[in-house]
Amino acid sequence: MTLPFPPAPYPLARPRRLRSSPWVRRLVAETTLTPADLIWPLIVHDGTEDRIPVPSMPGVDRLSPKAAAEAAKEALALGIPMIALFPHVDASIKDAIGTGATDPDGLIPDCIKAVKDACPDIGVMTDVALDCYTDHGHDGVLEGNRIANDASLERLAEQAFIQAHAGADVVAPSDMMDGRVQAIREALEANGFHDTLILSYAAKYASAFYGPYRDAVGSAKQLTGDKKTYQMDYANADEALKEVAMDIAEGADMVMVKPGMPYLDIVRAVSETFRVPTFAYQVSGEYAMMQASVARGWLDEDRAILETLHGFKRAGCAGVLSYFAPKAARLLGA
Ligand SMILES: NCc1[nH]cc(CCC(=O)O)c1CC(=O)O
Ligand SMILES: [Mg+2]
Repeated sequence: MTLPFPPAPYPLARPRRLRSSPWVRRLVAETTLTPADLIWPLIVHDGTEDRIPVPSMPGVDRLSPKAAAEAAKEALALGIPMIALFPHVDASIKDAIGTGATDPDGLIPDCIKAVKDACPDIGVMTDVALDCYTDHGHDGVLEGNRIANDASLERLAEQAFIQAHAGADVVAPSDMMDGRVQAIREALEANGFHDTLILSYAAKYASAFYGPYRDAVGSAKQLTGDKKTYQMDYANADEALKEVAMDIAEGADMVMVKPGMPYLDIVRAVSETFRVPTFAYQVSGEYAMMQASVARGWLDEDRAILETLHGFKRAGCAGVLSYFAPKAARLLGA
């Protein structure tokens, strides 16, 4: 920030005046956090149990479609506008091309329908990527040892179409193949889904912080190698702007930066440069890291949740995906 004039010197300026009581702090707060800023990611599964705890994400369970519908009702009551669905499917249905991702009667279509039946007024977002359905754990299809970009696009576009057809409001490609937003937009337009929103994981970095999620969706066991040939290098910031520009040009309505807390500089740059709704994902590893400290009594959970989520708003986010969403909404007085 460049100041239009130099600040008055002490004692003319005493910044503490504006902090001297709760009412004045509230009055001059530059940003706000409300339940409307939150997207709640739900891990869903195709097993028989309603809920199965995820060990590396204390407080997060894998949910049956029925339990996901209950969670959606809870979200609506808390003022959370949208949930995001992520699948854990049985290993027996995983194969090289992620056939399960395009099954119109698969887990995610089932969940979308269960949620929409129970709760028509909540936004439903779905993840477009093959990793939860492939026996190698990658987001695209392989040609030899390489993740084949263009062959993956067809699979991803079909997956997005299946999701939109089942009732998804927002499809969110998290795969980082080049050109996937365009491929998805074309497939949606060609099939009459003119109003389906695309929230692109435009600047998604290859990150250690996805570890607990890969446990949660059961892709950790599968994954061979790493995702560095498609997810971004954390050394790069300019490249994020190029990725975002391309995705907007290809038809993304909203963009995302992921992970969250270590990437607030990227959020700031993206939101300032493009002025489109920009989201960030406070991912599983960030959640796990905070919960581990809370469990040891090293962090005050409520304060840490609100402070970290508020940081995303300050950085320029329109909203945040967080596993803390329902807890945060309650803390915000919903
Ligand atoms: N396309 C997969 C996907 N979608 C969301 C997450 C991570 C979410 C989290 O860590 O909470 C990932 C992980 C990955 O790329 O391996
Ligand atoms: Mg891209």
